[in-house]
Amino acid sequence: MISTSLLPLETPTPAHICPFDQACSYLEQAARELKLDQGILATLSNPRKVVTVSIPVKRDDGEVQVLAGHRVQHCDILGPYKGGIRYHQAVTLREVSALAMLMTWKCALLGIPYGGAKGGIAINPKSYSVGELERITRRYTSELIKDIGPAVDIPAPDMGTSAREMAWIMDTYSVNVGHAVPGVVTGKPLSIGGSRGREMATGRGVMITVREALADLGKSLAGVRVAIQGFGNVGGAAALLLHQAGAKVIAVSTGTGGVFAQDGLDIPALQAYAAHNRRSIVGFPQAESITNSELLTLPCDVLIPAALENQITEENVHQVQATIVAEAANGPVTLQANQALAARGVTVLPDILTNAGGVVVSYLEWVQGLSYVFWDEERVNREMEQLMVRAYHQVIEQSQLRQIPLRLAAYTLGVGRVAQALSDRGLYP
Ligand SMILES: NC(=O)C1=CN([C@@H]2O[C@H](COP(=O)(O)OP(=O)(O)OC[C@H]3O[C@@H](n4cnc5c(N)ncnc54)[C@H](OP(=O)(O)O)[C@@H]3O)[C@@H](O)[C@H]2O)C=CC1
Ligand SMILES: O=C(O)CCC(=O)C(=O)O
Repeated sequence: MISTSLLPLETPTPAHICPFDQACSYLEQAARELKLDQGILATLSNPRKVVTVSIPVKRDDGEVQVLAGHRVQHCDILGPYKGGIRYHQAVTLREVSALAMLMTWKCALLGIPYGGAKGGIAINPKSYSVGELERITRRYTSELIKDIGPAVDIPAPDMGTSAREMAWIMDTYSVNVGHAVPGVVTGKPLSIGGSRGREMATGRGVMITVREALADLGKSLAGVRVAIQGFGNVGGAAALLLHQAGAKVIAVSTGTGGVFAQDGLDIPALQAYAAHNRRSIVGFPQAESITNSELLTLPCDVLIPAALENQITEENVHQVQATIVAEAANGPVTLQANQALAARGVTVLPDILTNAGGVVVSYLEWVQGLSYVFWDEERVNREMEQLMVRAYHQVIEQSQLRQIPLRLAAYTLGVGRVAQALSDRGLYP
């Protein structure tokens, strides 16, 4: 664990599952591998800017609540800060800081000209009306008005947010500065300059990464048995695309439980069912009910955690039966679990590679916006696929060259590029 961290330990989270401490540990490993200067390591171990704002919100019943909203800007050496905004009850400053750091390495790994940031508000969005969520989002944006902008920091959706929240941010920002600024966010609706393909992009990137990893093992997606934790933007899109590519998605879960079918679930039917049941999949016909923890230990070829951090831990890692774990979520496998999987020869496709399809299409949205030329979905998907496949092969090459696991390989590429830029900009010898 890094001793130079300036972040407060706001909650008594044990170091082995604190997302920020884990992110720092991976950074340290990469720094050792790259023989990085101690000053560069200390610089990259801390976010450049941490903003916490109070968000007073009048609820529909008249009660006033004050929420804490965070935006953590980790590094802007390669370009504007970039990263999603999360609405989830478990959000903490250290979690947001970890996610911001991951964004820096992810963008560098994918070769897109961004730094890393993340935002979050600790609310369960399901407990708030649409009107309340709009008031929260607009106030959060107003409080951050000087910290965001198309050349400064560009938010996007993450857990609990979507194109709807991005439109509210874009509108609030635009009204504050006096003219329309679509480039202040990505992942926005098509009507205000969003990109085709963004909604499915993260799930598509997951499907592409899994497909490439299987190809390296001499297999294809056809008939492969997949279990997916999380059925939201990422898990839902990955499930559909894998199903369409011929994989058998045998199990899926959400926060309220999961479903399992030995011969594979009918994913379009499951999506229609969830849409009619306030996103719950429990009770889906022709499937057995399973718990979230049962899903993680099912016999399958590919396990895709696509929800929260710290889902595969020291406690359950020995029961994981998949031969590939594809991290669609950010940080779903703890440090210790990661080591245990590696020792058993399980391929872990790291988050900063596997879920990068979202930020890649965010970048393509930004490029389209800057050039005022909008592409069809086929072109967006093609350009995204090229960047994903390139990054995948760079990670494999780096892993073989240095004889290191895929996560460390991905980190050495991402961290190494940022460190090189720091040095080229004259900050370090
Ligand atoms: N959106 C994006 O473009 C990107 C997202 N990611 C990462 O992907 C992950 C998922 O994000 P996203 O799909 O956008 O989020 P969503 O809010 O769209 O969906 C989250 C899903 O996870 C489920 N879930 C929540 N808690 C649990 C739990 N304890 N066990 C099992 N399932 C649970 C939710 O179920 P319920 O509806 O019941 O709450 C829902 O199905 C996050 O780690 C995020 O950081 C990474 C890159 C880009
Ligand atoms: O699309 C983006 O800009 C960021 C997506 C994100 O938050 C992530 O990749 O974790």
